Amino acid sequence: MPHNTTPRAALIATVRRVVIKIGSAVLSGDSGLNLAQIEKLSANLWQLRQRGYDVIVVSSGAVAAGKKDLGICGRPQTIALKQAAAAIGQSRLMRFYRSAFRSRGGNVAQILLTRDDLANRRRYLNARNTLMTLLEYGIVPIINENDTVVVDEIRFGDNDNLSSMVASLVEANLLVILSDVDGLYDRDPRQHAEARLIPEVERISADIETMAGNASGQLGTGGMASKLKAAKRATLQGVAAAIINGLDPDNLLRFFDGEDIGTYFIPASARMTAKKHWIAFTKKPRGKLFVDAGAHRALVMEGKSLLPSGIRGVEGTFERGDSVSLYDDSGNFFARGVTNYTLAELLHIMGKKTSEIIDILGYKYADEVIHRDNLVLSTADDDRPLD
Ligand SMILES: Nc1ncnc2c1ncn2[C@@H]1O[C@H](COP(=O)(O)OP(=O)(O)O)[C@@H](O)[C@H]1O
Ligand SMILES: N[C@@H](CCC(=O)OP(=O)(O)O)C(=O)O
Repeated sequence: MPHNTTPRAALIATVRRVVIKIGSAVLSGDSGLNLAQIEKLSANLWQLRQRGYDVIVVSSGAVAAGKKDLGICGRPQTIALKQAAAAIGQSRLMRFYRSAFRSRGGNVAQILLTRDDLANRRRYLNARNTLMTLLEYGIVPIINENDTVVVDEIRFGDNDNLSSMVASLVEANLLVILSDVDGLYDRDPRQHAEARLIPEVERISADIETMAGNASGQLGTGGMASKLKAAKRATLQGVAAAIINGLDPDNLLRFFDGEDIGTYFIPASARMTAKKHWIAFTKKPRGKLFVDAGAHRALVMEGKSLLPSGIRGVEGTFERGDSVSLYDDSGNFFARGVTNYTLAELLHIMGKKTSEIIDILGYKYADEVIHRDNLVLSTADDDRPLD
């Protein structure tokens, strides 16, 4: 363990549970899976497990592993071909992980998820329980999107996104994204030879986001933009994140040994600001807001504020500035926040567009009913911290 006191060294010393996302670009070449690479990565993942970390892997590579059997070089061009390639490749991918772990006395489990699985609270809790049980038994879960069944509405879209949701599902302290690039550069290093690596990011601002552009590599899906989104989602929830180059699998151990490689994203300070802490623990809620699925997703998955259009019902006796509890459309509590509008006002504007507030009330305090800064999400497993 390092004895310096940089933020990353201090964090790594406290990490217990880590989600490690491995991109297709790390696991495969043009002709399919790179078996030597899986072998080396598995050895290092197992070593981290041996050091006492709970290790959860999100691995891409199913499409790359299966496309050869369909006679495809390069990227499969249609969704149907991608799904067929994934159906062939996923079991191959798992076979290689399994034999690499087994040869070292370890074991792995496959978990395939769709976004629906995590949007539905019962399935979310079930997935969580399964993952926790596997970790208890020292087994390394290897997660991928369930590519063969997903349609657009239930896709995570890319595994960067999936890995950030898994990090919050299992309450990890750290999300490590392994890609084919040394970390976040100030511009795309494939296009600009003078691009410079950014070693540490305190806050993922709009300026940082524009560095990522939109393009992905030959093999990957989301590019740097989706990695930044994943890092943002993680750090906002208090989970540290890092992007490092997995083409050299030993980088993983170097990172855990405290070497300053890759880009490190500092988690939002101490999980909660004092204000949010107050909303969560001190201010007594005076009412309840029931929101629809779209609003729930916007608040939980996208870090947005609550607008009137997503509110389906209200209860209680509250004034502007009071704390209210938020419930999803199955009646599950999921957040608490400070409302900009009274109960009487909300009865008029709920379900309506922001642009209609002035017409309905004759005035407007704010576009949002609860601003993001005044909202605290419940933890995944239960409502204890807030209720
Ligand atoms: N600012 C940037 N810094 C680093 N990489 C960038 C940046 N902008 C674009 N990229 C590209 O993003 C690619 C990684 O994303 P992707 O191809 O989706 O990989 P993966 O398979 O690991 O998900 C890199 O190969 C890199 O060329
Ligand atoms: N689920 C897909 C990978 C999707 C994906 O996000 O790929 P990548 O950008 O390489 O992490 C597969 O296993 O091929």
